[in-house]
Amino acid sequence: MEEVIKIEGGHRLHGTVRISGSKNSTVALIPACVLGNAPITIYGVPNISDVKSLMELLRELNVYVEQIDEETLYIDPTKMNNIPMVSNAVSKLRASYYFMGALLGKFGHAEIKMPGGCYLGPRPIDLHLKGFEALGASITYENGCYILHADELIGNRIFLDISSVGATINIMMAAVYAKGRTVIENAAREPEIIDIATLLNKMGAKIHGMGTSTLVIDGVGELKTSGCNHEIIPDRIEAATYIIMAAAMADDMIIENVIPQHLEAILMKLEEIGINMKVGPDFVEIFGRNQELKPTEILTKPYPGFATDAQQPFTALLTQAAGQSVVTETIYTERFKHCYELNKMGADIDVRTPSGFVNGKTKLSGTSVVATDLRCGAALVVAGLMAEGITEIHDVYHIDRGYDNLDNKLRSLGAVFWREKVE
Ligand SMILES: CC(=O)N[C@H]1[C@@H](OP(=O)(O)OP(=O)(O)OC[C@H]2O[C@@H](n3ccc(=O)[nH]c3=O)[C@H](O)[C@@H]2O)O[C@H](CO)[C@@H](O)[C@@H]1O
Ligand SMILES: C=C(OP(=O)(O)O)C(=O)O
Repeated sequence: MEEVIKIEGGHRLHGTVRISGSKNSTVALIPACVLGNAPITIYGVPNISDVKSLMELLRELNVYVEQIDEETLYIDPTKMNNIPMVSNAVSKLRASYYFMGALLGKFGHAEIKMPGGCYLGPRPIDLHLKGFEALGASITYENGCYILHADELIGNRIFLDISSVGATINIMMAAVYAKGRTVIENAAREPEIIDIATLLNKMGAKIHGMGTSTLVIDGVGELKTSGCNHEIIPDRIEAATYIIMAAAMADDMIIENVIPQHLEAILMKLEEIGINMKVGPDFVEIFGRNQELKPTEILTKPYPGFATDAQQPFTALLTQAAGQSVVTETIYTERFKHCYELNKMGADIDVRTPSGFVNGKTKLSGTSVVATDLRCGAALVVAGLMAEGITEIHDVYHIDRGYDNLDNKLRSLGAVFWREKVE
């Protein structure tokens, strides 16, 4: 039996939705907690399967982890063991690779198998490995497992060929204890990186320049032995998804607990296609539209550009714009599987990698579709809300990796949304 999501489309949305803590921050903050030797309390933890997988991994390392309440995790690494990380949980998510940087930094040794995460085309980790090598680590790959070792890590100047989020965070974690100064040039500038560096600094690390493309880490001999607390930033991709849903189906809807500055590229695109909105200090209110949506061009870029993770749900909305929109992927040139699923629902999207040509406006009809990856799932939920009839979404475990409490949030907004077991 498989659990599927079912959506009866055509119901208008209204009300207020509260955005949860950022998935991409949380999944790096949790591994970051093991770098020190003091307990850490993290607030605003989203209830998503990636967090469950990371809790499983922490327990395998004998790190004490307790869920204090729905959104709060207490993590105490004082009794942790550095054992090879080869369990199934490693391949359930992308972010398990952050244990490479954390364990190498703390113990000078890490053994871990290849991470999982959404397949969006090839996702190499060569830049992470080159960064570790530049700090003095030796790396071998045996029986599907990376073995990283360093008797001593020494700070170095590292230039990232691509401003990779994962490589920036991983190298930053490994460099926390490295002797001397590490400088990461062409570092990624995503808000989640600032969030991780902020926690690491509370723990006693010396990191400067976060949010810029030059990240400086001055190695410290030890981190603080007193614990600390950290509140995770709101999830800008979850926020973008609900804002897009509102643009698609709401006459008036408030998306709260957001940092609007993190959403600028997306909000400006929505305004450009004809969505009316009010942006407050920590909320976005969408008033729908009083005219046909206009087509547009989207080019995904590293932050502060248009986020690739928001591209897929935005593409679903563009099926309703009158005319041809062009969506070009510069991060993951193969991130277009959602287009084939949307076409099953009646969309007309011609994929010619690295672009999707979205010919609108098309009527969408509910049918059986597959969430081939997390944000494909988000795109199908957006489409399902707009479609006539019932949409049945398969492989929903992808969606559950990244959307906290999706069912209740959507139902409280007026969506007709449920799960069912099917053969
Ligand atoms: C857990 C997490 O935070 N995931 C996010 C993170 O993924 P992730 O950190 O994996 O993405 P990266 O920023 O590293 O990837 C950016 C690009 O660099 C390439 N690359 C990356 C590393 C490397 O060693 N070699 C290499 O070639 C990738 O294939 C991709 O084309 O950023 C992506 C881009 O914003 C988002 O889609 C993901 O949601
Ligand atoms: C691609 C994503 O996540 P991950 O890197 O965890 O696979 C995503 O959040 O859209």
